[in-house]
Amino acid sequence: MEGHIAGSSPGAVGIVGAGTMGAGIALVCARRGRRVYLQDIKPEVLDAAQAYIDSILAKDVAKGRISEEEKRKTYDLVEPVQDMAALSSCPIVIEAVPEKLELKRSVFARLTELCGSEALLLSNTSSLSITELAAVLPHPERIIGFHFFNPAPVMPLVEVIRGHKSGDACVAAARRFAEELGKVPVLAEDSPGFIVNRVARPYYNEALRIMGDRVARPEQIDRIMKQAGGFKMGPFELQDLIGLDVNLATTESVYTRFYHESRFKPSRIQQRMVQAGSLGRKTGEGFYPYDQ
Ligand SMILES: NC(=O)c1ccc[n+]([C@@H]2O[C@H](COP(=O)([O-])OP(=O)(O)OC[C@H]3O[C@@H](n4cnc5c(N)ncnc54)[C@H](O)[C@@H]3O)[C@@H](O)[C@H]2O)c1
Repeated sequence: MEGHIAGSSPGAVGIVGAGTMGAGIALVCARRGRRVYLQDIKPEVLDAAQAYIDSILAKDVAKGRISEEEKRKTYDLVEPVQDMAALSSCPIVIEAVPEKLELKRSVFARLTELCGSEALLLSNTSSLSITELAAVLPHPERIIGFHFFNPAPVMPLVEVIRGHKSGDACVAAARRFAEELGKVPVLAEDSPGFIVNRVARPYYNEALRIMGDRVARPEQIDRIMKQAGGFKMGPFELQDLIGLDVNLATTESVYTRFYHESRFKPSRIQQRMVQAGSLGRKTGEGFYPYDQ
């Protein structure tokens, strides 16, 4: 293990899923000089991820933080790929596909076949159990939760989650990798929603109930939370940023894993909006309209 971990041998990083989180994580890794293989099954998502990375780096140039040359070098470090086989040589792979246990398990099953037996396999899951994810796979000791926050290039925290069979050396390697990326790792035990998403559930759910009870409108609630509560973003702006589908999947997962405790019960308003395809910024409409 030690011979392959970040710091001793800065190999390429593989990322599975190039959506909101995968694209941001790819940029984080490239900014630290890592070669990145960014994989997705949808070519249009890979195009959008490259456009996103280009736009953020262009802002860095405009603000005088990096030169055009540095921008090009960083941009070129991220190689979009559709075939997961391209990740086979990576000593570290980060999975960022949708929040569905069976989907993530199938990704990890394929990764365990493809990658070397010492590769560190990290999951960006927001709420699923690392223990359950790793249980049916060979080498469960190298599967670790590695939870970035949105937007990944900006938010400093990474929750490092230890599953029941996670190996100590792998957990330590994951922490070091987070530090190498300039992030602040926080070790969390494997429980539904870990730390931050568990704390955050009532923030979204209660706001949705207040809206449903017609006590206040989303824009009023957001304004109050920012102006009086000191939050950077209100609960509705945040749902639009995260994606209502992603947020609902996390709430459903936490609710299920807490044996349907009513305090975590998902909101029908959110469910209806997801069914209607009003997912927030990524679809041009959520609680607020967006230019696309
Ligand atoms: N959005 C957030 O704010 C946020 C924050 C932290 C963690 N997360 C977690 O990160 C993960 C990804 O979330 P996201 O918001 O980036 O989702 P997303 O829907 O934006 O992106 C997921 C991507 O995975 C791709 N994908 C699906 N199946 C695949 C497969 N078999 N192989 C390769 N790619 C595949 C999809 O095409 C899509 O582009 C989820 O587990 C989510 O809970 C999300």
